[in-house]
Amino acid sequence: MSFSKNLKNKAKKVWEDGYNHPFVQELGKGTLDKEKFKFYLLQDYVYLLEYSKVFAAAMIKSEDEEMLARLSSILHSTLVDEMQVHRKYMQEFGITKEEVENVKASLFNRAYTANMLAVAQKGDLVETLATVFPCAWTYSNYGKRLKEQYKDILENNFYKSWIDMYSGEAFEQSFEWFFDAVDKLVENKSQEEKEKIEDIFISSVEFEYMFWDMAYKKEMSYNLSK
Ligand SMILES: Cc1ncc(CN)c(N)n1
Repeated sequence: MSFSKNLKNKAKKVWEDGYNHPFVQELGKGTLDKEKFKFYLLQDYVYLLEYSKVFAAAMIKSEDEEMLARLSSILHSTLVDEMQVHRKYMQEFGITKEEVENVKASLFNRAYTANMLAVAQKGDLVETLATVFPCAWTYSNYGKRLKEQYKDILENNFYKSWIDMYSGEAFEQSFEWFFDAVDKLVENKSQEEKEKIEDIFISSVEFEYMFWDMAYKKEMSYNLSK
């Protein structure tokens, strides 16, 4: 199995914990509290703005035209295509443009995106790809699994648009070039350097789990009552 394909196995436990998180499962069943989803939606909108900047940072580290074009394309699809789902739900929730522009990132959201941007600032191209790889890959994997697992109730699921988006071919095609790109970029890396790339990837899968948890608890900061 290639280095890039094996990254999912390196993060197996937290990857599956993420799929089995109540937020993800209740989204698949259509039973997720809409206030939890609304909280997620607004935090995710802010997240995507920061996430897209990591691709810009990766472009600066790129040497060939094909990589530049692919990074430019996923940056564009993140801000335009992927955000269409967010805009559609915001309209349905009656969330105004002003409300969206005044959304504050939660403490955890800021920690997640700050980590990715720090990796992008300090790391090389493959480390930068490794920090955003799980964001796309987990969503595509979870979307496809939810679509299959809950196919009998998908039609009437309020969250159908979300599932359709992330289970779709277009979303998968937006990042599937990562596999070959990462495998090529690690060809001359030492075992120690490869383990660092694996750790960066695993950290983002862990951050993804925490994002579901933050949204499910609608946590803007640490829990004052603790
Ligand atoms: C938190 C998060 N992670 C990943 C994705 C998929 N780009 C997203 N929309 N939001």
